[in-house]
Amino acid sequence: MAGNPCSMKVRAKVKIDNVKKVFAGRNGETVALNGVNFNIEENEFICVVGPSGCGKSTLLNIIAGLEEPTEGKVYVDDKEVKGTGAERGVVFQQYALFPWLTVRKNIEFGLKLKNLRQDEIDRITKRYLDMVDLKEFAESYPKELSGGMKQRVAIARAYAVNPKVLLMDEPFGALDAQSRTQLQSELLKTWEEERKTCFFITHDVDEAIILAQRVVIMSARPGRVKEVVDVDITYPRTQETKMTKKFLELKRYIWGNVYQEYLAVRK
Ligand SMILES: Nc1ncnc2c1ncn2[C@@H]1O[C@H](COP(=O)(O)OP(=O)(O)OP(=O)(O)O)[C@@H](O)[C@H]1O
Repeated sequence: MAGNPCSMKVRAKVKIDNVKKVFAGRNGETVALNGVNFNIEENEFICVVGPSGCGKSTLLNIIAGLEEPTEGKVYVDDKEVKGTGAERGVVFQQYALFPWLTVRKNIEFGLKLKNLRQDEIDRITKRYLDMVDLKEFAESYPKELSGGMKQRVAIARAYAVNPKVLLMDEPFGALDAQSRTQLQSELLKTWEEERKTCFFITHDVDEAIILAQRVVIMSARPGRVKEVVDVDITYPRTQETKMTKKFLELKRYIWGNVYQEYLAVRK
């Protein structure tokens, strides 16, 4: 499964160097991650799959700077990650919108923190409202939106501040199948246009293959990288891509691999 013509190996944007994470809890220590090593190339879309509890969110939180590694380091553009930073945008499964702000104001929020001029803020906000097809809901409040629409606002908000790296923790995990498929298509289209460096966690192998240039399979806890699979399917990709022979071969391979880890957890 090597030799991917899609992954333009420019340079490592994110370096994960021998990361270990141990949590101290009431029932003793939990080694969530141990010896995690890999690079995310600039402009690359990486999806991470693995059994529940293998440390996917912990790894994302460490890259985001929300958690510190017990051992090892993470670098973005060769600079060690120490805490959160505007160059890393995060989208979580729960929408995390400000309920008291309209859709427009939610998207504007991060732009205002950057002290941009109002006409610049208006231009960027319009662009990302268009991108997620929510122009008509610009003055609505989050409680007036469906789950899928809220997640589109969260994605627009993350994109608007133009982070170098977008970290997404099961962003479509709480959505129904139809909204999920629609958002995958929107995210694909956006990535094909802007090629932002993306690190995307999912439980859904189909979702991982349709989006990613490389799929990282993590082993059962303590999580480490079990295998990195190149998805040698050219872009643009559509939902029809999921019916192709190549896609189904990859799905069988990755799913079988993840299932072995799932069985290891249950032993
Ligand atoms: N703050 C914490 N304190 C103690 N243990 C934690 C903490 N955060 C995570 N863990 C433990 O670390 C391990 C990895 O958790 P993590 O949430 O990263 O896994 P995951 O692969 O994202 O799981 P899932 O797919 O179910 O979301 C789990 O055993 C979890 O209980």
